[in-house]
Amino acid sequence: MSSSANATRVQALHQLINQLNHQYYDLDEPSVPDAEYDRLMRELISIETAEPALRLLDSPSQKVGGQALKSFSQVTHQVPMLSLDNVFSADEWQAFAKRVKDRLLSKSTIKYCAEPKLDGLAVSLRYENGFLVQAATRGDGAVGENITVNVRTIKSIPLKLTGDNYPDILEVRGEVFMPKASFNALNASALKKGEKTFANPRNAAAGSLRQLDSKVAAKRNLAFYVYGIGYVEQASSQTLGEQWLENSHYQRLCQLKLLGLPMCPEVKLLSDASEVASFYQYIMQERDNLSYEIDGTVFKVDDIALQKKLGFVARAPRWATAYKFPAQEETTQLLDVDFQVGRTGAITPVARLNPIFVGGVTVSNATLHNQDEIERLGIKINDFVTIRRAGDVIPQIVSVQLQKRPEISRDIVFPITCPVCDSAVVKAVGEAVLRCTGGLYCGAQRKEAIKHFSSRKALDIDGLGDKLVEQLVDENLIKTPADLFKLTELDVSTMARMGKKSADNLISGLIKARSTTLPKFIYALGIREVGETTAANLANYFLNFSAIKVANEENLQKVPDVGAVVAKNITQFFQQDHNIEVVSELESIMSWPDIKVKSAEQQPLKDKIFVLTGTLTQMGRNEAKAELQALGAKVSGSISVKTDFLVAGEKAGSKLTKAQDLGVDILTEDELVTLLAKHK
Ligand SMILES: NC(=O)c1ccc[n+]([C@@H]2O[C@H](COP(=O)([O-])OP(=O)(O)OC[C@H]3O[C@@H](n4cnc5c(N)ncnc54)[C@H](O)[C@@H]3O)[C@@H](O)[C@H]2O)c1
Ligand SMILES: [Zn+2]
Repeated sequence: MSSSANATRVQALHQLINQLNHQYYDLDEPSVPDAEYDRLMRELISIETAEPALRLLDSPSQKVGGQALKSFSQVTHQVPMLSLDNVFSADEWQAFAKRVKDRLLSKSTIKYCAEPKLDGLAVSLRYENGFLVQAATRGDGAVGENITVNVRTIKSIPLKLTGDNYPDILEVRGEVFMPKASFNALNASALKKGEKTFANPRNAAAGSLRQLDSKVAAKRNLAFYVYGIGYVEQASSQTLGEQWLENSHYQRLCQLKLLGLPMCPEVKLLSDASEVASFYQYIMQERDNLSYEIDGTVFKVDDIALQKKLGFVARAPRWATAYKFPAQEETTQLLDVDFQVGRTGAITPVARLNPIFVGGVTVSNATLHNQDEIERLGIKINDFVTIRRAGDVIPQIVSVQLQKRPEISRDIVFPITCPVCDSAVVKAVGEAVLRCTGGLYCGAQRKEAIKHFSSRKALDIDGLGDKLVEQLVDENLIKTPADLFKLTELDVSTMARMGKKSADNLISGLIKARSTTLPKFIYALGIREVGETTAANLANYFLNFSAIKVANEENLQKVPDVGAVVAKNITQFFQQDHNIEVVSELESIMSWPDIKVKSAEQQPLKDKIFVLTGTLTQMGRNEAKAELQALGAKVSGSISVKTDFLVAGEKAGSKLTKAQDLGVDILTEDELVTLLAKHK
């Protein structure tokens, strides 16, 4: 680049980085991932290094980011609070360690204090005569915000130091952070209330500490680890204050720990720079197990005398560096959205992303879950998004970078028919997901539909287990439940791993399954939310299958147990052309007797009102209800003077007392079983 091009770029970078700093430090709402910010900062530094004349005094590379918000009173730090330089690779670490040695003209080994890089925000705590008198944020390094009231609510920060061996004035520095569990709980509750969520624990901690209402801060469960000393003073002389301190950074932290200031348990003293790599690896491996978020490690020259020799540059000490982990968040573009149909017919939007290396792998897809999630994110095709992949967790789209929205962005349109089988797609009341209604035919739902069809409570096909269903579908021998009955001995015997005996078994099982009952057949179709009881109720009400197929929602709702949702599921199922095809094939192959209208003597409990209470142990409540209804009884939910019988199972409560008060006849479960058996 020519010098003038460099100058233009530097100007653009200043503007961009300042804008990002404002969003990150002042608003606690970053708009791009850290990795992107870090790249911009590195680009700026590399131009400034190549052409020092372009390194202006007000360059973001020369400043500590952030500024004190006017809503808090300001604190001028007695000793500035600096940032840290950072390295991202073993080579960069080696270069840092070499610079330190060269500067110190040292031939011997150099001890390093190794610490996790806590992902929170820096605070300075001032103790006078052992009492916490002031707490401040870093701000721009020189002036921070007075957040004493909020810091006092953090349980792990002592309001009074332990013991009496401390200087008159002690200013310590450390990180306030939000443990992962608190962060997850906070975001979950915000999501539930439809409030804004925090991008990460760092922003959540910063946002909580800068609450104007300390009651809110108190609820946020923040924590603190101390990582350094800012200033000490003894009334008589300043040197005495310094004398109190050990000459090792690590020992100083231990000193502070004795005073009751929490120290991160992972901090370790390394005897030489060569131990850095294994500490870094160890912490990276432990990262997911730690209760708090970290984004790397920090290495500090341990000897305070050496630290003093090395000194500072504009925004960071020369004696320490952060050695950061590879990014878990990155920016990429949403190229398109595909719709996948799950095995139960749920339709999931899947983001097709411009492939991006994040969290150690290349990611090109991410689930968008459902329509609600798409609305929450406000995402459009061609948008730039922040994608996160942490640990083994599947990649997530965290947010849309609205300021980068291209003109060609377009809305995500959900399909109105299933992308696999073309059947209608519906969204049930109270559900976030869309579903395909072609249950019997849909290629995506095929295996589940056939497994259900042949399961024990449905047609109970001997010799046909789940594994075999999968094999039959995989080998393309069947596509729908009706195809099962077209299997020949030859088809089956040519299948891999299929012995003659199993083949015979299956064929005879299929022959047997052709005759069934109406309730079992209805249940076997696998209509959403039509379980065994509902299937039996439908059969008893409509008496034959043809009537059920054409029933409208209104009539369906007359059936016990069938509400609006189930009625809709049933009509939608029977409206799909593909389902109709499969069903009529099944009707031509299979047979079952119609249910006979029961004559008066077959309905011996006609118009008797039953109430069931307590736990029944010999049959389910729904089963008891269906059997009673088959005999003409009505089953009600509450006791009244009109109730004829109360069936009291185990642990029957208030209904039993009420029935006794009203003089209602009471049956035990055994008596009910006997009654039902008598009329079968
Ligand atoms: N996404 C964005 O838009 C955006 C904007 C600004 C900054 N950032 C992020 O913030 C970084 C710069 O922020 P910064 O100046 O606060 O520096 P930093 O977070 O990279 O490092 C300095 C800070 O580390 C913290 N720290 C954690 N553990 C520590 C330990 N053991 N010892 C000492 N300090 C420890 C302290 O708070 C200290 O102030 C960037 O690299 C970027 O990742 C992102
Ligand atoms: Zn489908």
